[in-house]
Amino acid sequence: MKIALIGYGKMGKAIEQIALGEGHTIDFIIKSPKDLAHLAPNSVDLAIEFTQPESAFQNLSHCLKNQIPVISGTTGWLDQLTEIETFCKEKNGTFLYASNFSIGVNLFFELNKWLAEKMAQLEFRPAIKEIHHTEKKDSPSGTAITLAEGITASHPLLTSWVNEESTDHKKLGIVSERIPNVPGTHTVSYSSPLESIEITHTAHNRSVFAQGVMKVGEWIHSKKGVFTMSDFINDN
Ligand SMILES: NC(=O)C1=CN([C@@H]2O[C@H](COP(=O)(O)OP(=O)(O)OC[C@H]3O[C@@H](n4cnc5c(N)ncnc54)[C@H](O)[C@@H]3O)[C@@H](O)[C@H]2O)C=CC1
Ligand SMILES: O=C(O)C1=N[C@H](C(=O)O)C[C@H](O)C1
Repeated sequence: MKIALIGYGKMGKAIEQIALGEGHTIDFIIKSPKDLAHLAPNSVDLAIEFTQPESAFQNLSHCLKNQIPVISGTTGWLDQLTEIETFCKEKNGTFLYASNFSIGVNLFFELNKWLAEKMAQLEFRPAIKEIHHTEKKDSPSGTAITLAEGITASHPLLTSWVNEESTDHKKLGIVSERIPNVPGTHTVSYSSPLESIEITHTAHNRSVFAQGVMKVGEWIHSKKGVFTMSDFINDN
């Protein structure tokens, strides 16, 4: 595939390494909004967007306007996701957003929803903790938000989440910790006075996200529509 990388930070570089190793070419590296003009129709087979919350919407709109299939892993811009998905459908384009491209985390999402349903009627209190590197701009992590949505959807009392420890029985607490060089650790726990359960996913290296991105990229680039990681996993 001919690939455009939008964003050339930690993830852009990790994806470049995996993509080149798999025989793809990196035809454009977009480092700022002024470089976007290079991405004209048919310039690449796929654009991969990992930037920052303030930039994702403009980058993705540009790709969709120019009929370039695009996948995004940028977190912290979910308030504009529906608008991008609608725009993709209007343009008959190709788009996938995932808060986390690790296949292990996406299985964790399934397990999380299953466990939340089982726990719904029991006297356990759920909580989420995420740990990331100190350069991370958003908090809580996109992955923690996906986990929280998976729990609140089936819990009879919890209606929303807060980014702190919660003593309010209607609010799910997400605690965020920042420690140098941690690629991403997420824990969902359920506690009662007599027992507790914890499920943790630990990313040992950013390559786990980059490998997921390339698998999804190969699968999606010749399809049309708005897709999710569940679509990818169910089709593979
Ligand atoms: N979905 C997933 O699996 C993963 C998502 N992420 C998310 O990806 C995003 C990027 O993460 P990192 O690469 O670690 O961050 P980073 O800070 O190392 O890199 C971001 C890069 O984007 C560049 N950038 C900012 N605005 C831009 C624009 N308008 N056009 C082009 N480049 C622009 C910055 O200069 C920087 O080089 C974050 O939102 C992070 O949360 C990170 C890892 C995995
Ligand atoms: O910023 C990161 O590094 C990560 N961001 C994603 C998130 O916000 O969940 C995915 C992963 O945890 C790494």
